[in-house]
Amino acid sequence: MTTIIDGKQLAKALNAQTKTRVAALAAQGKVPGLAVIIVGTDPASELYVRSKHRKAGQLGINSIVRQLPATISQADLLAVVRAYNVDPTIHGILVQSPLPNGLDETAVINAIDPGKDVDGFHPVNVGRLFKNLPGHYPVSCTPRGIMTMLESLQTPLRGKHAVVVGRSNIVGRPMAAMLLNADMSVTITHKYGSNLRALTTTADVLVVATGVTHLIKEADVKPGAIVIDVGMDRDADGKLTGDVDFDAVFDKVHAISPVPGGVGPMTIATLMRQTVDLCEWSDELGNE
Ligand SMILES: Nc1nc2c(c(=O)[nH]1)N[C@@H](CN(C=O)c1ccc(C(=O)N[C@@H](CCC(=O)O)C(=O)O)cc1)CN2
Repeated sequence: MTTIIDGKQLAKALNAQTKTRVAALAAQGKVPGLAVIIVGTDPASELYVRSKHRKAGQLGINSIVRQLPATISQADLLAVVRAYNVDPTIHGILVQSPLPNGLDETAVINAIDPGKDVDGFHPVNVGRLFKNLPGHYPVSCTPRGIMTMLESLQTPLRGKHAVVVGRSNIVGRPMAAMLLNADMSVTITHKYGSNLRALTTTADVLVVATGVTHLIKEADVKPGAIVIDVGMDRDADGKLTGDVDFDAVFDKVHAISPVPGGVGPMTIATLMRQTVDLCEWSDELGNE
């Protein structure tokens, strides 16, 4: 029987743990602080930022949303980031992606103090992940959430083959590093890969993050595979759907994450977890 990897339920459990940790910090007089910077008025970004702010409030995290006009200059945006870098009440800083055209997202991410880089996008933290360094550092929330989803299945990953379809800095690349660090053999490809099927049908774990609606069909998956759908696409009726044709592959696979209700809620729960991680590590990271 196929298991649906219920991101909403897993996120609920993770958020409950995070809330307990926030209470323990409160007993020491510490409140985790999260600064969310959003530039412009992209409706999807506004929705995600609202969800982050609401969830932080529910868990006892002090969240500040700083919405800036799309016309802001690069220098002014960098100044906002730098002010949060030296604010002792803020443990995690994130800049909602994508930024409006004309702003240099790489430079903005590089300006975040790596010890407050709650999204794990700073090259110092990306480098630590790719080198599989020990110690405390943040990593990208979507793939970290996916690792939690995979752990929930209690299926050994070591030695198995993972295929990641997608090479973004937010999902594909860090996902491949995390699966490699979990002792899997990893193939990374993308929507332009020729003969994708020849790769995807060898995947014990298939992670798809391309933005191409229903790219993955029944013939693209290995029987018994674990399939994680990171797509956030709209079908012809405007309904939210994924990169995987869920109904078509369902009977063939061991486990699959749905869209909505899969990776999305886990991304936000992992962000909350990581904000609390950064608060707990703040003495060690030199942020207090
Ligand atoms: N700075 C960042 N920017 C972006 C990130 C990120 O991790 N950091 N990821 C995505 C957007 N994102 C969070 O920011 C995100 C996307 C989707 C969801 C989610 O819960 N989706 C729901 C459906 C929501 C809907 O109805 O539209 C689901 O899958 O069930 C959460 C977070 C890009 N930018």
